[in-house]
Amino acid sequence: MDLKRAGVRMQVVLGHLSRPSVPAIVAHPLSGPASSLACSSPPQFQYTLDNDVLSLEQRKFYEENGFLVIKNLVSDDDIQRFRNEFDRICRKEVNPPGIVVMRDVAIAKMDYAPSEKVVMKVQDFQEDEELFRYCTLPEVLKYVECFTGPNIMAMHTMLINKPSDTGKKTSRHPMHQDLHYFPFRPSDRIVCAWTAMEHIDRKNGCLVVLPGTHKGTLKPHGYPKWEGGVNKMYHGIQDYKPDSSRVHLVMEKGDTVFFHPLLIHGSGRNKTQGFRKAISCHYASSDCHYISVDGTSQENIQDELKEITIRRLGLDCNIELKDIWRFRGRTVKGERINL
Ligand SMILES: CCCCCCCCCC(=O)SCCNC(=O)CCNC(=O)[C@H](O)C(C)(C)COP(=O)(O)OP(=O)(O)OC[C@H]1O[C@@H](n2cnc3c(N)ncnc32)[C@H](O)[C@@H]1OP(=O)(O)O
Ligand SMILES: Nc1ncnc2c1ncn2[C@@H]1O[C@H](COP(=O)(O)OP(=O)(O)OP(=O)(O)O)[C@@H](O)[C@H]1O
Ligand SMILES: O=C(O)CCC(=O)C(=O)O
Ligand SMILES: [Fe+2]
Ligand SMILES: [Mg+2]
Repeated sequence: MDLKRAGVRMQVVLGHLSRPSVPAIVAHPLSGPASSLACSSPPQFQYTLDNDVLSLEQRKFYEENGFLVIKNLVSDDDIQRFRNEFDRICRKEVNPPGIVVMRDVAIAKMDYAPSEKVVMKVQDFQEDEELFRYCTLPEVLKYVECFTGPNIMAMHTMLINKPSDTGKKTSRHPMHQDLHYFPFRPSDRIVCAWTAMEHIDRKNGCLVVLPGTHKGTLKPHGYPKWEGGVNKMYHGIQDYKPDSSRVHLVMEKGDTVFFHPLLIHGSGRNKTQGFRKAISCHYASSDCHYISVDGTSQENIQDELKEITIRRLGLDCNIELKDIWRFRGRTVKGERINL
């Protein structure tokens, strides 16, 4: 393992419980030019905002790598509540408006009784009070604010229940950048929070990241050419090189990773017999603005999204993309401005 990767591994284990306290003399120069240490030029931060939540070390880590793992952030009690609610949704005991329940493509056309064993993920749970609690947890928002600032919107929600791979490798999630899905900017004011709902490692398909790739640009995405099939809307980076230096994020229940929407990431097969669960939310500053993706590499996914939305809502007219996002976005802190 080279030094850079070893550094990443070390940082990954730094949690909020073990966070070293930041000496005041280090913290102050970050908050503005009028510092007493103005002669030594203050560090330039682009991806994080001035805050008293992240240690200098954590802040630098996110700036360099595009992600930050906070150990043990979400309680076992809360995770149990999310599990229970997920189970109720899968068994169709509740059906919150707007929710999308998705099966793995390998079993999409089979006729199974509703249960958590046939659902690979639910998304858009903004109207499910119990699951949406995740997006409003103060311990999560405290960190989110370091990236988005004080006006925070929950733009997209998911609970992923990665099934045991059937042998077709469809349980993989190809390497991608989440920004491919988002018609709003600036990207630096968007962040994903992703919480492990159990121990997750390479055996059950952990997140895999390419550190530092958030400093690059949005790459063209499309369906990977996988023999066993690919799940709907699971686009991957087209020129992904399997030899790039990847980091597998081994996480414990409650650990939460915050990552930048340009960070290249994916997840591997689930080689265990169980399901691998994680809950996530993409947040954005409500100061962000919508952009047109016409003529860009994002046009393909947005056309798919429009098509599915029109079919689901049974519309017979066209629909504006930003209205789809306006409709599912929810303010979780501060005020709603542009989004
Ligand atoms: C949206 C933006 C997200 C941004 C988030 C940031 C990063 C996100 C990265 C991702 O997670 S990418 C994946 C985002 N995924 C989605 O948005 C999920 C979209 N899924 C759906 O909308 C529905 O699950 C789907 C339309 C695929 C199926 O809906 P239903 O279960 O209501 O439909 P139905 O059972 O009637 O099936 C409709 C068709 O879809 C097919 N199908 C079902 N599940 C599938 C699957 N998993 N993959 C491929 N096709 C699938 C099914 O076989 C059938 O095909 P046919 O028309 O040929 O009969
Ligand atoms: N040949 C490939 N082409 C494109 N993406 C790949 C390829 N191999 C792996 N990936 C992607 O890399 C990420 C992690 O895969 P990883 O290698 O950890 O899992 P796996 O191949 O399913 O299992 P393992 O390598 O542990 O046996 C996933 O996003 C996966 O889709
Ligand atoms: O949980 C996973 O497997 C990865 C999910 C992911 O990257 C996504 O949905 O954007
Ligand atoms: Fe993703
Ligand atoms: Mg592999």
